Amino acid sequence: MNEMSPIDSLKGIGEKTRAVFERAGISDIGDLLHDYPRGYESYEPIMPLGEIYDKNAGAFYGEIVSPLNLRRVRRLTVVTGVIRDGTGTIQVTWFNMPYLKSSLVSGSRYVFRGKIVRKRQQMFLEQPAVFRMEEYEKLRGRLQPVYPLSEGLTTKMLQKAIRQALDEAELEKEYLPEEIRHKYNLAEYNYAIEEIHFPKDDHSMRLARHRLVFDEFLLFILAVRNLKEGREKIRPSFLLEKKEEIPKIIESLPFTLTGAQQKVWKELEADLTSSEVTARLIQGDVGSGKTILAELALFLAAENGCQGAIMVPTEVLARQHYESITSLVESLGLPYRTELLTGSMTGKQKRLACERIENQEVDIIVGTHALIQEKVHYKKLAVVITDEQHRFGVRQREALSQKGSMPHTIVMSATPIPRTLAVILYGDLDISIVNELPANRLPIKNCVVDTSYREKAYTFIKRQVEEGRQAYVICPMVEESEAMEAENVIEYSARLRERLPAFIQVEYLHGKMKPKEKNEIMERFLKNEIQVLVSTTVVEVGVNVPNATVMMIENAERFGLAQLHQLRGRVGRGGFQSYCILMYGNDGKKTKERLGILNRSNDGFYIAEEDLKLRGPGDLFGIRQSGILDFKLGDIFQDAAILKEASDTAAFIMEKSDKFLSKDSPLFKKMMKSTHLEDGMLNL
Ligand SMILES: Nc1ncnc2c1ncn2[C@@H]1O[C@H](COP(=O)(O)OP(=O)(O)OP(=O)(O)O)[C@@H](O)[C@H]1O
Repeated sequence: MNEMSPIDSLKGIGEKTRAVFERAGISDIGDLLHDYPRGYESYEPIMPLGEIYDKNAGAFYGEIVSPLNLRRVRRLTVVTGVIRDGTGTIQVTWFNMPYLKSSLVSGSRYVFRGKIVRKRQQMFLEQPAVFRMEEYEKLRGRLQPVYPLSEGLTTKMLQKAIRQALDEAELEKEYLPEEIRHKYNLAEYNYAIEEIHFPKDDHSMRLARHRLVFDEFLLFILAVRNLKEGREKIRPSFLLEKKEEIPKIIESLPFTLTGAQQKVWKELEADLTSSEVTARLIQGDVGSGKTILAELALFLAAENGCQGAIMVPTEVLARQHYESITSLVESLGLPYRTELLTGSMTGKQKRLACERIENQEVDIIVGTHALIQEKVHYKKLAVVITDEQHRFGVRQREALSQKGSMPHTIVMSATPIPRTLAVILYGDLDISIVNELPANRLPIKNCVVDTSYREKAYTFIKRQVEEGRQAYVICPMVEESEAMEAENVIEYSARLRERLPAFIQVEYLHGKMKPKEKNEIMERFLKNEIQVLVSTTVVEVGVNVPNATVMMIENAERFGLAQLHQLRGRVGRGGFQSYCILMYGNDGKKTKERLGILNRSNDGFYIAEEDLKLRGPGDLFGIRQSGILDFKLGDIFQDAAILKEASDTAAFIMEKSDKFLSKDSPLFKKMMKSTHLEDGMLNL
């Protein structure tokens, strides 16, 4: 077994579990080992139950007094029981873990570890973890990894699988040259992988993290520099010419391009019509109008008799872009033929779409991952645009690039990175920044409030709807362990429907719905057949419904600031005054301070920087940070010092590339393969 072996080479992973892992993006051992913990816990000594009452949390060794009860409450299963030790007795509740009823034996003793909740004068132990004594003893004294939750995949399952993989799989060999490891005091690769998952102590965890963050940055920078060098010598497969039609299209758009849009289009047009392959990153804050730039690039390809494709991360976005392009093409009377290709289309629809693409009966293709399935054979694919780069893996982007042999590539990103950091990351890679919002925009009005404001918020939403507007309400995802706390999307929308007058159509959207259902809901929302959309964060990226003016976010404290900024970016996209209501469920000082940043500013760059200041460098509230650019561990702000080291190292390596980057060197191979970088722009 090695890092390339499929995940089911591990014992105990059958077809069903494999599917669960795959849904979380883990299909081989390498993916598994690079699925780093989001933080660590240390297990405290066992205490008498009596003491835990005072501390509100902890671990004790208790006996299950009588057989456990199992019942259903709406969509939840609830197991309850009573546990005691010599010092006290307590009621216990588990949600959605029905199997405990048969696996825990009444009269036996276990270690229970959890929090005490007080409800109606009574104390409960809610959702405690259960261990056998020997098991708990083993866990004590070491940091225990906690993994990001994804549906059906628990920390325990991941720990077990990773332990087995570390014990049995042959890990990758060290690929960093010795002299570089020494210069920056970097731990060895194998050590780092072991210690990031199961650290001996805090110190070794930090060493491991340093090494892995360094690798993420170095491989990324090397890949970008290497490709940038390579690409200057490459001619595009299809030479595009400037076309008179394009300025005419710009003239007849329903709006005037902002100065920033005009500037970026000039840069893009010059790129696309040059004799070198374009590799350009277009950055712009939420709602700055990047889409029209992508559309113009696609039109230019079409005018030149070539194909252009845009690939986006979700079905909803694919449809939205497709409709935006098609209606623009129709309203301007342009001759371009457009095609949609997504996973949820029927086999027949897909086959027909592929045939049209292959026969060059279409010019502009919009789609999801379906665009890179083997069955698609492009004809004269000259321009490839990927939207929201961070949602795509390197492999996927490479695959799309290869389809058109050497198309121009444009990547669009709404992730705000200050210029100085962008230069370190991308070197002199071409970056365009759309740093201006359309003139018709009014700044979003924000408020940060507690839940006592909820009724007022509903009344406010009602008034907005009466004025013809629409609203989003975001509830956090229901997580297994927090079933009672989290607002459930379905129940929430049922309650909201009762609360609001009947003429207001309330619907919901969540990640578990089928793409077709999601599309339907989004389309109805776009047509204003739905006025209030209750949703999880699936609406986060790129959704564009300019008539929506209210974004109400429940449990705002649970989201990262960057994510909240993205969510808020769903409103304020048209000429109407828009509002963002950030409602928090716990009113810690930190919460208010964090949300206050959003309250003060609508500027993504400012928010990213303030967020960092507030967190402070040593603040490991998770070892995986804000997820900017989706480096798995690295955070370009927090780890700016490592980023600098990696950047210097990359320059050193490039200078001596004959020595370090020959085609058969381990570092070169690793760089080419560094698919664990969710963000890579490797196809640029
Ligand atoms: N110059 C402009 N003047 C007025 N409206 C514009 C202009 N450019 C774009 N728009 C409109 O602004 C809205 C947002 O644009 P777009 O969807 O391109 O944003 P974006 O940059 O992709 O943002 P996000 O990253 O949030 O998806 C759209 O409805 C678009 O039609």
